[in-house]
Amino acid sequence: MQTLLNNISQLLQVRDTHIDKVSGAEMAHLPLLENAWLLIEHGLIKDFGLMEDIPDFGMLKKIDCSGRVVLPTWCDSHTHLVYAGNRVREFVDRINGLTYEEIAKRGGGILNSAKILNETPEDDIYEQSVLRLEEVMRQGTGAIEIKSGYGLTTEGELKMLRVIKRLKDNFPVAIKATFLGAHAFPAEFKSDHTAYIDLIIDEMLPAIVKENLADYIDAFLETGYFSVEEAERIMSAGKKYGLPAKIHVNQFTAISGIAACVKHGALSVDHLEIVTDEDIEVLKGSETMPVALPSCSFFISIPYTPARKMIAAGLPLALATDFNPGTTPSGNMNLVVATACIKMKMTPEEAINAATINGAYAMGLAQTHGSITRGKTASLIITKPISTYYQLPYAFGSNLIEDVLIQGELLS
Ligand SMILES: N=CN[C@@H](CCC(=O)O)C(=O)O
Ligand SMILES: [Zn+2]
Repeated sequence: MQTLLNNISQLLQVRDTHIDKVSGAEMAHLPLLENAWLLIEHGLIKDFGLMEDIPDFGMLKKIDCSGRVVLPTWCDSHTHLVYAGNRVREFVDRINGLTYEEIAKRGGGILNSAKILNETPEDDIYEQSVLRLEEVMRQGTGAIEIKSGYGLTTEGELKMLRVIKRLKDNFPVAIKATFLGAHAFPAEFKSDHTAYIDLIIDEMLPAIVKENLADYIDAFLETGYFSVEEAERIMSAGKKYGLPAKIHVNQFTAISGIAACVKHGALSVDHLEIVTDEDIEVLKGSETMPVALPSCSFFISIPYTPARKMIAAGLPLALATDFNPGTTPSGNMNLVVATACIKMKMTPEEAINAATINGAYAMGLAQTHGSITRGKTASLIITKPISTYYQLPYAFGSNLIEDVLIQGELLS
């Protein structure tokens, strides 16, 4: 029932009180203990301190963390981990010069994944998704949000959300489910957007809520996808059913979508590759978490979220993977943290804050995840022997994780 981690060279993200997020200049501060111990009891963080003051715990299971860094598991607040098949052909098409938008116009992109998903049995989708979830757990993810959005039919969306529910029931990681029926307009609704949004609101949402399958609602608010007004209808409908919004916005264009999300009390606004001064102004003082997805920028060669400008304006920032078959076929949060440091010029402290406590906030899990705090879930990363946590983003292609504990249990 009790496990002691001792001789920890650096214990990161140690917070005495339950803070829910860090913003602006606070993001540069990553509280840590050197030469520390941490006690786990019943899957929770019971206590921690310095080795020089360690109480006599007597006989209990011990893990020697000499030379190792221990930190909370990554909190990946934006993924599309449940999908069927892959889009490797579009990857090669992009290498040969087509853009994401051009591929989508030819019927590829999201509609391509929707076609495959609707043709694939639920059990197959589950098995494919299990492999991805197991992989990201080994890569240190202990809490994750997963979206629907490749069904685009009532049955397809329910199928995806049921798969997410099965993952929740069968795995110890914390999972939040987001309904993303408003991901793209199916071909048959291309010239009748209102009819598709009516279908989402009048048929999909009630069915999803009846089975209690979603925690949040999402829409792809973007030129050529869902307009500000259309996304506002979705957010309002979600609110009626008690589903706060987490919105894809400002990936390619800035069309005042962020202001609409803040007005609707969105929990997060995600992507933000294109950010205007007006967008930054509306986020100031709001409770909405901006979420950057740098491995998406990397994979499809679009701009990176202007982290320095946003942090200088006092905003918080979270980092997530966007794991999906089209724009980011990777759920590796270590790579996200490294890319944020290398390409967005976030410091390691800022990037780790963004990938832990702020990520937890962006999926409503800040009370239980994202920091080393007494009473929080003992989901922890133990690194291989390293000299400092700076090595995590520095050695961007190496796997520096030795062990992962989820709710106090070592992954096998
Ligand atoms: N941009 C919208 N949705 C996904 C990509 C979906 C896809 O291409 O399959 C994203 O977040 O990047
Ligand atoms: Zn996404």
